Amino acid sequence: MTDLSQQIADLGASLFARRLTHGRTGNLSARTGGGFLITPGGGSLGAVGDLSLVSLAGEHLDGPRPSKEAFLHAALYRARPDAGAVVHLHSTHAVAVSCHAGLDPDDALPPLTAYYVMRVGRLPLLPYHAPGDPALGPIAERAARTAHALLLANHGPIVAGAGLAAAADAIEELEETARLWLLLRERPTRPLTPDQVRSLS
Ligand SMILES: O=C(O)[C@@H](O)C(=O)COP(=O)(O)O
Ligand SMILES: [Zn+2]
Repeated sequence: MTDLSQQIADLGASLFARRLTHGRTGNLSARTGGGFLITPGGGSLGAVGDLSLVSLAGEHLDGPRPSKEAFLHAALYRARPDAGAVVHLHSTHAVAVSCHAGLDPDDALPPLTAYYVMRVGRLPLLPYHAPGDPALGPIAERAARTAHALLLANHGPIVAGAGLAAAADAIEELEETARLWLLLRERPTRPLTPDQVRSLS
């Protein structure tokens, strides 16, 4: 295994062990040369073996059959030339938020804490598409030009980062903030003000 493959396998094992995704859900990728290495379709992030190589155009170049979401990862890499990794999970609280009625599609969660603003920022909600539906590709690519974290309606989060650690940090912060938001649903809540948010960027 190369260093990068080992890092993807280690991150998958860590996320799975902490139940940030379950069963055979979720997929991870990291940019390499003109494309990216991605977890294969139908596997568990708890036991990542050989990886698939996919081009930025979304073509399968080498290795096992890639994740059905490889086209989405490709869309995020194209939209964000600074992105070195992409993580998609079915983390419970973020998925719960993604099923809520009445979310703001431009920014699904309020800025509850400074850490959330710094790690996640704006969170566009993308309309529901079945997993693997390539029609979501152009929508995700457009949204990812101005936000590195996206919430797929009735599905879950997908986040790009400078590298695997940054993408994992951001998606974990998103999961914890989703949990806080659900905990606070019935209570009067005071998110950060626009000035407080601005002072963090
Ligand atoms: O929700 C789904 O089916 C996919 O988005 C997913 O999480 C796992 O699919 P593969 O990466 O193709 O295993
Ligand atoms: Zn999924």
